[in-house]
Amino acid sequence: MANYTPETLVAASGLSRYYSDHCAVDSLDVHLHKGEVLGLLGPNGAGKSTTMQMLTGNLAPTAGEILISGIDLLDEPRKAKQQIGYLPEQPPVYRDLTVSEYLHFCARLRNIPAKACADAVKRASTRCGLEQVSHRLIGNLSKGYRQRVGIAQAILHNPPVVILDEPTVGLDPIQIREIRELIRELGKEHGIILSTHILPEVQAVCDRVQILNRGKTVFNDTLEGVASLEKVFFDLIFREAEIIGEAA
Ligand SMILES: Nc1ncnc2c1ncn2[C@@H]1O[C@H](COP(=O)(O)OP(=O)(O)OP(=O)(O)O)[C@@H](O)[C@H]1O
Repeated sequence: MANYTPETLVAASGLSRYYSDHCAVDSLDVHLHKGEVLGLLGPNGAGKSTTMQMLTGNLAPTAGEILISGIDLLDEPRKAKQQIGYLPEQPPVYRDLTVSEYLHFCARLRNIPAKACADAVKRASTRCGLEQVSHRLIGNLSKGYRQRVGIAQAILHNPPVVILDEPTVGLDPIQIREIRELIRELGKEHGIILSTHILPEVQAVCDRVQILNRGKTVFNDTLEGVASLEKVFFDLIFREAEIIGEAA
């Protein structure tokens, strides 16, 4: 497979997804390497969420192959999913549990042995800055802290791959800065894919950006040497819109 090395954490090739006859994702390749934060960027409807759901094993691709740490996600979904931590766009948190209760619950769902749960919860809580709120009800936390809880549940089992769908949506500027710092910190130990449509977010936290439009990759490169991601983005998206307009 192209670009595959022992350092490759995610190797998805030829990924497609149709919703009846609408092609949401079209023959997409996605690669993630150790120590890398990859931003999946694109306008609304570009296919980011569909791609994330396929990469996390929550949505079956119509076609394509996905290897997570070399394990085929479609052939061995349980084993491959152990390699992934996922924060969906709506964090799957229970408002009536305390942070500690919820993370213990998630640790058991992740099949972390009972004896190891307390350590796993403590480690994830510390990494996400949740020690001070561990006995508070999730429903009483700020949205920024709820997002931290969502990220903590994603890294409880210390997966090599962490996938974050729109991790800063709805946060205030201070919370946004804090969550971005947390993502950068996590990026040192895990490979991270985050989807967003916020250009400064990509420049703030990502090593590489893959821009999608209409389900296809239109740009895939490191951010080194990209003077203005905004210019790259708008040139690509508008040029394609013009081409489609001319053809119509
Ligand atoms: N369950 C579904 N049924 C039918 N069409 C869908 C479904 N989910 C997504 N789509 C369509 O597939 C395309 C890609 O959607 P997707 O949500 O993956 O894009 P996105 O880049 O995540 O957009 P956004 O930034 O708005 O979340 C869109 O045209 C969308 O309308």
